[in-house]
Amino acid sequence: MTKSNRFASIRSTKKTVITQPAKPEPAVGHSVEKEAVEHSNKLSLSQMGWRVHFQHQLAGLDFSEGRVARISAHHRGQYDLLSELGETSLAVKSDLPPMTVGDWLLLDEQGNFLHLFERDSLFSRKAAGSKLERQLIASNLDWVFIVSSLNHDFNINRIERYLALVNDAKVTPVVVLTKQDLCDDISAYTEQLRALDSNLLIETVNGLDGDSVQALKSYCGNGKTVALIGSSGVGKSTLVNSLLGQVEQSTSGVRTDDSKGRHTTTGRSLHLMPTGGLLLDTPGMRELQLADCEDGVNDTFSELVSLAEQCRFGDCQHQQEPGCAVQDAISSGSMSERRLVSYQKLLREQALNGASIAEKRAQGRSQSKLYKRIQESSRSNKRG
Ligand SMILES: Nc1nc2c(ncn2[C@@H]2O[C@H](COP(=O)(O)OP(=O)(O)OP(=O)(O)O)[C@@H](O)[C@H]2O)c(=O)[nH]1
Ligand SMILES: [Zn+2]
Repeated sequence: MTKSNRFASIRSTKKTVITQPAKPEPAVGHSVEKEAVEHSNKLSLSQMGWRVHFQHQLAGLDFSEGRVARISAHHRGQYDLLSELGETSLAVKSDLPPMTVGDWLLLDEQGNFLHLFERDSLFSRKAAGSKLERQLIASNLDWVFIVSSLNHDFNINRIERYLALVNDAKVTPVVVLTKQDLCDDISAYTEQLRALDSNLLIETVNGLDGDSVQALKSYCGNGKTVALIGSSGVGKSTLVNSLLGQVEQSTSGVRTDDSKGRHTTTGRSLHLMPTGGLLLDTPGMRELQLADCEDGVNDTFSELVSLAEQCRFGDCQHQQEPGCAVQDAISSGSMSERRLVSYQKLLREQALNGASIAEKRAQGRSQSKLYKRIQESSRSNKRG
């Protein structure tokens, strides 16, 4: 294949037609489901979220042929992939780099792995159990909806924590306030958010009302990848259902709905919304904890960080030190004390969570030394 026609399939401008019903279909019979699988599983690259960032990387790659694919689910032994040719899969093997839902890959003509594209955003967390490495959660997102409800559950400190996480992953956060139908004074909440950052994107919705959720439409357009985070009971599942429509428009065309009225799919994590965007919903995203994300905390408190640069002492703790620009701002009322307390708490918390990986290693080492000492002393006891 010559250089000029390499990646011909990738550069093809031919639009693959996707049969996406304007209105969600009612109950899904077997034959309808089969038809949907045959027709709706081919998306164009832009519908899958491909963008210039990846196209630039592609131009610099030294492979003579190949096609790109995006990971739509990660099972124990296999990745599910979306490509212009439809759905495929790739077996998880030890010689593959660590990969996650949202990643873009280059495959050869036989579907073998060739290359992992550099991500433009990534969520990861400390791996659970005894594993010491980081677990990848999701990548290449356009927006993350930080979901919070407009009632007593609203907690500005918790929202700051989520902002730190999202900023650390290099994704643009949108605070989505649910249960607007139950709230008489929405501005009391939005003002608190505006005080954090006057440019913060804030939307209010009634998650139960599909029309109200249209307020989020502009974030969910063609090829935009969106995920949700937020604590329990704030209305994430309700919002997911409203965003996907009454009957889920899954990328595979496989539609299932469990008895609780929640949309479940056969382990798939990327779901096509009627608006053309992709909703990335995994348990991992929902369980995210603040860990090891100093950059994200600093981004979230950028006004405080720039003030701190003006403190007289480089290691100022912003307590009673003379010449502390942060304390000056608090005294003059231009910054709240709550903000400083929250900043220091989040920095400590993320450091603690991040350090526990190193601590676990140290614990492991000292434990094996202890066992060794016990073995040696029992041997010498036997001998002696
Ligand atoms: N009135 C009103 N109720 C809502 C709204 N959004 C969600 N609810 C209700 O709030 C409750 C919790 O909503 P869920 O969608 O299950 O919340 P969740 O965030 O997914 O909760 P977890 O599954 O525990 O993480 C349910 O009873 C919903 O019907 C809303 O905008 N308005
Ligand atoms: Zn200071």
